[in-house]
Amino acid sequence: MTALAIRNLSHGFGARRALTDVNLSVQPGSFAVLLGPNGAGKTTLISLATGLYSAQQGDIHIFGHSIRRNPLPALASLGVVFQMPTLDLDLTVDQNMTYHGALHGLSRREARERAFEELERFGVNDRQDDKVRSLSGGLRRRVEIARALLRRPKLLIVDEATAGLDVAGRQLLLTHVRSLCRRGLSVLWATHMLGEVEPSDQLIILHQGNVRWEGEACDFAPDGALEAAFLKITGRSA
Ligand SMILES: Nc1ncnc2c1ncn2[C@@H]1O[C@H](COP(=O)(O)OP(=O)(O)OP(=O)(O)O)[C@@H](O)[C@H]1O
Repeated sequence: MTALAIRNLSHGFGARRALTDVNLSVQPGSFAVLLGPNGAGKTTLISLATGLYSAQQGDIHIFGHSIRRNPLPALASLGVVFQMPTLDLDLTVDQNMTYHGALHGLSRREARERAFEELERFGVNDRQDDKVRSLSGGLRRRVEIARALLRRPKLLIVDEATAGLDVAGRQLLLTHVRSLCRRGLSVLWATHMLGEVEPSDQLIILHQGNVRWEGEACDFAPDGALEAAFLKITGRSA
């Protein structure tokens, strides 16, 4: 079953069209990059897919459940990391994790066990008792993704999680999340950074609220010249 299916999605803010007749799919276990320049509509699409807004037209299905008609089972399969960091800087990593777990109905013990497991996977379990404020930007983002995985989602949506990170921090985060796909997680990774795309990724190019291209990244730029191919489609650099 398709992890994320978006059909005929349109949305605007007043007279401004943010998305027009968008169709796309994310297959189970795939790492899908939603690539688009600033203002392409990535955050609007993610806001609709996570139920923050209701789409003016079209529908979104997560593992077969419509966000519009069946929001609870649809959202139960979903983990999300928003563009703006949402960790509480004055709480420790552990407190952030267990608080989030409690919000999602996990017992304290269950939340702590899962938190340890996820933080270990992301190489930050030695910082569990530190306040988030003392962590680097890269570590905070890893904690945020680990927190989104606490409720064991089947689909993870990440909106520009690497903003502000250096090259090494970006690569580390991407490597971690790609390794989760190999364990079966489906990921929609929104970015405007061409350097985050790998040839085996599923690539969705969004520009001015339209999907301009969807397929395997290696087919988009068979000669490896991703930037030139992207410029041709969008008329601007990402
Ligand atoms: N709350 C809002 N009110 C009015 N216009 C909005 C609102 N949110 C987004 N827009 C407009 O919708 C369009 C798409 O914006 P969106 O934030 O979804 O793009 P984006 O691809 O996420 O951009 P970025 O990479 O800069 O985050 C833009 O023209 C933006 O100005």
